[in-house]
Order: sequence, then structure tokens, then C-alpha cells
Amino acid sequence: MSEPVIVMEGLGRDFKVRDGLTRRTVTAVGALDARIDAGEAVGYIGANGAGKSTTIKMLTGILVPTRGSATTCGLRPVPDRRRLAREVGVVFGQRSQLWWDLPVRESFRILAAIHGLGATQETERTDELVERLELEEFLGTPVRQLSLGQRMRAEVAAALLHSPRLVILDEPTIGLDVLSKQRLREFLVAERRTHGTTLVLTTHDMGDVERLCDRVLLVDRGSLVWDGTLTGLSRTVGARRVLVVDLVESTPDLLGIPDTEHLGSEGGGLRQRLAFDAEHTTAAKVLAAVSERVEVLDLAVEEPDVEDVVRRVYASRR
Ligand SMILES: Nc1ncnc2c1ncn2[C@@H]1O[C@H](COP(=O)(O)OP(=O)(O)OP(=O)(O)O)[C@@H](O)[C@H]1O
Repeated sequence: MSEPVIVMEGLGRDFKVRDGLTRRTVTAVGALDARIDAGEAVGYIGANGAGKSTTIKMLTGILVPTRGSATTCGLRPVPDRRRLAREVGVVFGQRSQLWWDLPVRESFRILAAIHGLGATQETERTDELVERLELEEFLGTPVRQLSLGQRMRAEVAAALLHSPRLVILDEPTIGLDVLSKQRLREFLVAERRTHGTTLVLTTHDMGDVERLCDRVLLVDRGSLVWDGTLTGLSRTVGARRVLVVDLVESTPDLLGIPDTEHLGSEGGGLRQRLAFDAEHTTAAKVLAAVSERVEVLDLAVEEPDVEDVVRRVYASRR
């Protein structure tokens, strides 16, 4: 059996919050039990407020658990936080870890010094990351002038500069365009293949999970409700895809198309969205049925999104 990189045993966290004049306790994370082995890529998913960020904060020593324990890279996150920082790289999609006014290159130099990298190690690793993440053109640019896509690539490079064996990413592709998302995912796949890095990521984007993760942990109200493959999870609720059609003329809601659910209309019915279950029908069949009623100008098929799967798993449990 390979070495565990993360072990959670009954891990939980409560918060005391003020509610008017009274104080009440919010359980952000109930009691998690899970083990993540070296080299795994795990998607940690759940609805807003399910407890994902709180878990990550406990695993990286930012928050003290109220119950149970966590071991990350064989260390206790809070007391061993400094040693842990050498083993883990953390990327927060919504928070920068770079020096805003400094050129990207300078941030890398400071981080290399903080991590005590030798000169050769620093050059080799920086060159590798600059090439793989295509950072060359903006290495001399202050971070505050970067586009979101450029900044995220720089953030990832900064978090991985010291070649951590565990990389935790909190919403790494949030707000990125399709191309930037794809580049970032390709980089993470390559990094894992080359260095055997363990990846844990929280995301609301099914594409991240599909392309990066071989295991999914789904959390609901602070407890684990699924631990397995994404395909297995999708099968529990039937993974739905969405056909988006742009129509020649304003059309009333396309109800009653076999094996579909009408999700919504925009522009007075010029664009409509129909969910269908890929196990029972195909996009082509749905399109044919729509075309019998109205002329279709353009179409797109959307992947199932995490929110939809999560919502339906939650609904089936309540
Ligand atoms: N510092 C805090 N004080 C009080 N309550 C908190 C605090 N941090 C988190 N919570 C509460 O704990 C619960 C879990 O929050 P958490 O941020 O871990 O969820 P999340 O799954 O990461 O959500 P999101 O997808 O929106 O980032 C929420 O109900 C949140 O309001």
C-alpha cells in the first residue's frame, strides 16, 4: 500500500457565530474520515458552504480543528506548519500570494529564497515552470498588471516553485476563459505525470474534475457522501448534459421534447436550454426533435456541471 499524504480522522470544525443577541454554533465540517495516497488526484466537491475551504484550511494548518485530527505529509498541520510549508503548495483562485507591485520574476526569487532553494535548483525549476506555463512574455510585468489568466499561471508557478509533493488548489480555474483553463489543466496533468505530485482540488467546474481527478470526495453539510470515481458519482444521479439551441424566431418554451427537461429560455425564447440524460438519448436525437418544431440556427452541448450533479445527489438524500 502506498504512503498516505493526507489522513483525516473524525476531522471537524465548528464556528461560534453571533445571531442578534444570542450566539450559536455552526458546524462547518462534521467529522471527516478519509485517506489520500501519494500520487492521487482528488476532486473535493460540494455546494457553497459545504465545508470545503474549512477542510483545506485545517489540512494546511491555517485553522485549528475542533474535533478529530489531520495528518498532512506525515506532519501535524498546526504545530508543524513551517515544515509543512516545504511539502505543500497551495493555490487559492480568489486570493493572490504574489507581491502585487513586483515583477513576476522578483516574486519567484523571493519565494525561492524563502524555501532555501540552491542556485541551480532555483534556475532549473523556474525555467521548467516558465516554459510549461508559458510565463516568459510577462516575467518582467508587475503582478497587478497581469490578466486573470496570466496571474493564475503565475500563482500556480509560485506555489509549485519548491516542488511540493502535495498541491492543494482551491477553485484554480474560477473566472478563467476556456483556453486558460485548458492550459492550466494540461500543466497540472504534466506536473503530476513528471513528478508524481499529489493533487487535491476544490472546484465548481466539472471539466476540472473530469480532466484532472481520478477520485472524487463529495461533501454535504460537512460530511462525506461520496468517495469514488466521477463516473460512479454521475451514475448515481444520471449525468445530464445540456443542449443549448439558438432559434431563428422567438419560440414558446420547448416543452415535451422526449427525454429532456426544459431548463430555461433567454431573449424571448430565441435561446433555449434542454437537459437530457446521456444514458437514455443523444444530443442528435434531441436536436432532431427540436428541429421538427422550429428552425435551429446554432447549437452547443454543455458538459454536466458539478452544481447540477451535487444538487441532485443532495436532493436524493433529503
Ligand atoms: N470564520 C467563520 N466564521 C463563521 N462561520 C464560518 C467561518 N468560516 C466558514 N464558516 C461557515 O462554515 C460553513 C462552511 O464554509 P466553507 O467556506 O468551508 O464552505 P465551502 O464549501 O468552501 O464553500 P464555497 O464553495 O462557497 O467556498 C459555511 O456555513 C460558512 O458560513
